[in-house]
Amino acid sequence: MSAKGKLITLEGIDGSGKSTIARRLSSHPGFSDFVFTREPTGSWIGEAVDHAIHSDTDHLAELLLFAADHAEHISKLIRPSLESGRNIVSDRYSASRYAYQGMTLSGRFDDPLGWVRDMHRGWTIEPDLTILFDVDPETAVARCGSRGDKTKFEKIGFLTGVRENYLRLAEESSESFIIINAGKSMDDNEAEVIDIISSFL
Ligand SMILES: Nc1ncnc2c1ncn2[C@@H]1O[C@H](COP(=O)(O)OP(=O)(O)OP(=O)(O)O)[C@@H](O)[C@H]1O
Ligand SMILES: Cc1cn([C@H]2C[C@H](O)[C@@H](COP(=O)(O)O)O2)c(=O)[nH]c1=O
Repeated sequence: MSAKGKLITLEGIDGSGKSTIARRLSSHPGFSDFVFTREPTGSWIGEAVDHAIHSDTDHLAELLLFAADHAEHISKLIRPSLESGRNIVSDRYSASRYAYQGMTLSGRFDDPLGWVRDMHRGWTIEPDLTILFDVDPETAVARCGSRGDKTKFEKIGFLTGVRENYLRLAEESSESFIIINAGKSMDDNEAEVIDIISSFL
């Protein structure tokens, strides 16, 4: 049986620049044998998620849609790719749920981040490495300003809480998280991410 691949996830608030770097890596010759993927996925469940995040869907229902999309992602792409020895870069993964739904569900549970993380236990596949694109929400929202696909999450107050949740996750799982200062230029962010992944592998 071939060696197991590694699962590397890119996380951060909206506008932190993850998708830009994922796109750049996917056309970089050093990453030609990697699988590039994202959450929400392009499956029909991902389309339902997209509907939820552009409407006033109940927050628990929204979490369950995101989690269903994650389960489908794992069974159709993540597990088979890792088992066949492929390395994966995923633009958003489970930590997005812990950080974002850890905010939307505040008031509904005592420790929403912990509750959402617990409901993934026993079936998710943990990333081998998470690169957290850390940037202040003012910069991130300004970057998102001009694009057309805005979600209800792209607000400074909300993203401030999401960022705090991400930093808590990074502190609690410091062995598998690396935080980068994503306030730099795209070229600098790309170079740093390539260095991190190359050293990790
Ligand atoms: N380092 C950067 N400096 C300035 N602008 C940037 C930088 N990185 C990305 N951008 C711009 O910011 C916007 C958001 O970038 P991108 O889509 O990569 O962010 P994201 O973190 O993936 O956001 P989301 O998760 O909401 O999709 C884009 O218009 C992109 O061109
Ligand atoms: C996976 C996931 C995503 N979100 C949020 C984060 C973004 O605001 C949108 C969509 O993501 P994109 O990268 O901008 O396409 O959904 C979330 O709240 N929970 C999640 O699990």
